[in-house]
Amino acid sequence: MAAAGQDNNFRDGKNEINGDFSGNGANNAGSIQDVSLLDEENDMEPLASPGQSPNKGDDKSRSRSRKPFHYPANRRQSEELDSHSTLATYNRYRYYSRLAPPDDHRMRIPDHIVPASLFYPAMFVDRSQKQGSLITIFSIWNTMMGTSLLSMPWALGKAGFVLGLVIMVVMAGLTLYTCYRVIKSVEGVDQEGEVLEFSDVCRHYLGRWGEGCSVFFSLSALMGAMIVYWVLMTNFLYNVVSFAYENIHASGNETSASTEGENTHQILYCQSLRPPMRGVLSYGLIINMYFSTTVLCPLNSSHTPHTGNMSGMFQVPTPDDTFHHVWERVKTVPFFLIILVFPLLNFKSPTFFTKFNALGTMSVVYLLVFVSVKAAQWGIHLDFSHTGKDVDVTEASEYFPILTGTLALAFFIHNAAVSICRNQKHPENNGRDLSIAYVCVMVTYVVVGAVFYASFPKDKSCIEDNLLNNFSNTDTLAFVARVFLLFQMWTVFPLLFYIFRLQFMHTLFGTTYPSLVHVVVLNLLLVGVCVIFARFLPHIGTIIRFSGAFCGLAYIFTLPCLVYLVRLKQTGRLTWPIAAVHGFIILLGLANFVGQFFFLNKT
Ligand SMILES: N[C@@H](Cc1ccc(O)cc1)C(=O)O
Repeated sequence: MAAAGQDNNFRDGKNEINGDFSGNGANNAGSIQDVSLLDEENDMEPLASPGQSPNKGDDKSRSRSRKPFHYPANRRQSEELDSHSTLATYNRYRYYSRLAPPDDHRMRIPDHIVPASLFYPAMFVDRSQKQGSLITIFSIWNTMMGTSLLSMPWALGKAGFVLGLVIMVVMAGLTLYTCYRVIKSVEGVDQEGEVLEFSDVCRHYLGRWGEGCSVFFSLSALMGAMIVYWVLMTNFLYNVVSFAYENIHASGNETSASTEGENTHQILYCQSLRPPMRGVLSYGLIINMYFSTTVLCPLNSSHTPHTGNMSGMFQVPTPDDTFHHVWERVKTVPFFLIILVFPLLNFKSPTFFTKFNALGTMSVVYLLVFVSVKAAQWGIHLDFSHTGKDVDVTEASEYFPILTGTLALAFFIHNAAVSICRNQKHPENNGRDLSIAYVCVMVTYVVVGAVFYASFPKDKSCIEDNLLNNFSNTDTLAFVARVFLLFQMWTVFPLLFYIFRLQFMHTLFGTTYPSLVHVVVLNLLLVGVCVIFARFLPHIGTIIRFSGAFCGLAYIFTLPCLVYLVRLKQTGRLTWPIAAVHGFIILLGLANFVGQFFFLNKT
């Protein structure tokens, strides 16, 4: 699931770079899950594969004429030349070429993407490599599902159960509408066979500042995603290693589990028994832990918001306890993570990691199963009558901007939508397919958010901004989720850095790999920011809602509406009601952003 992605496209006459989130076929961008996308075109490097002679023209014509194999010169020509398959293949070629290190002349379309039917049943993908509606819908769903999934029950709870559900539907509708505007906006710009991104559209209608804005906010979304990833990876790494340590430690002491929470008494009780009773009861305890229904309420324990310390999950360090001093959730683990991640960030091309894209879908499915199993174990705990018979429900709360901020990121796909829909077999269905995908995403969020919230058996305010924090490490399902997500995020992280580097370096230096030193310095800076957050503000809910509201203000609410209004004005079709409605949408985005600051201490 996600991370934020990018679509950016800078051109300065000679150079061109695209961050292309292709939802096509095997690729999906963004999510907690996965990032694919990325395309880079470096004018210094020919796209031609071996055997093709590079264009020998001057620099200017070279940048335009440096087209790979059969790329058509203009749109009309492209139609004449069996345009569908040509352009589709070109898009794929270009996309993968950009994943190559700038000096890798041997880059060619990897085998695994050529026959798309290897990945998708033939009925979904036609011979011209265009994607059917099912693939488009799935790609949008898969790309959009991100880390915000883990925060959904928490965010829903902040708004109140009833109001929260209403807001989820309204935000889905609103973001769907503006995303639709993004896709439609490309149609108004005809650039002779160019592969356009929304940033190009912004430049076309709003000028350089429009393009700059879209690039900046796209990069910001990416930065936010990287921070969330670091916080989550820290969390998972801490829990997994601690669990391993506690288990080894505990088995040395003839206990079979951590000395934590409700299990502590049972473990001590088991230890006090003589065999064979001890064996029988210990076995029962292990079974109990596998199907644990134990729920943590970190807020009610010694949890302190500023450290994000889930001390209820493990032993509190004693003065001679070296492990717990060295291995601390927020004080040391964010730094240990550098050892695990940093070496992977400096590769020229991280294409290898795109092979793990499928893990993204699996992680969403696993979380859905996880929440369903827990809900089935817990049953429904909702007391609307406030009589104290069951767990009290808040129907509506003034903290609802926390949910709207979170949803702004959750429904954020606007910087990838154009790429995903580009290869639609029937572009006229884009609106319908986008709507279906948004409904699917909304249903997924509602299932995770509402089901988890409704079944949560303790005080609803205990729900954590990372729902896995409500489970101890002795909970097998939660443990598996942590290990799985840790690995999956670890494979996505280098891709996020890569996209950021492409766009950032190209903007500053005109090349995407100025030198190893440049790359290492940029990576150090980015990792530094991530570590600072993981150390001092390790709350994914806060990071998600702020980055969602900030980037959403530009990318969801403002730019699509502005572009639309300018387009209507240019064609003489702008009316006051249309201007008022779209102006109102922009105001909503502004209110959403400002609203985040009213609840700074709400984690
Ligand atoms: N929507 C994703 C984040 C994301 C942002 C932009 C994208 O293009 C893709 C994914 C989330 O919920 O975390």
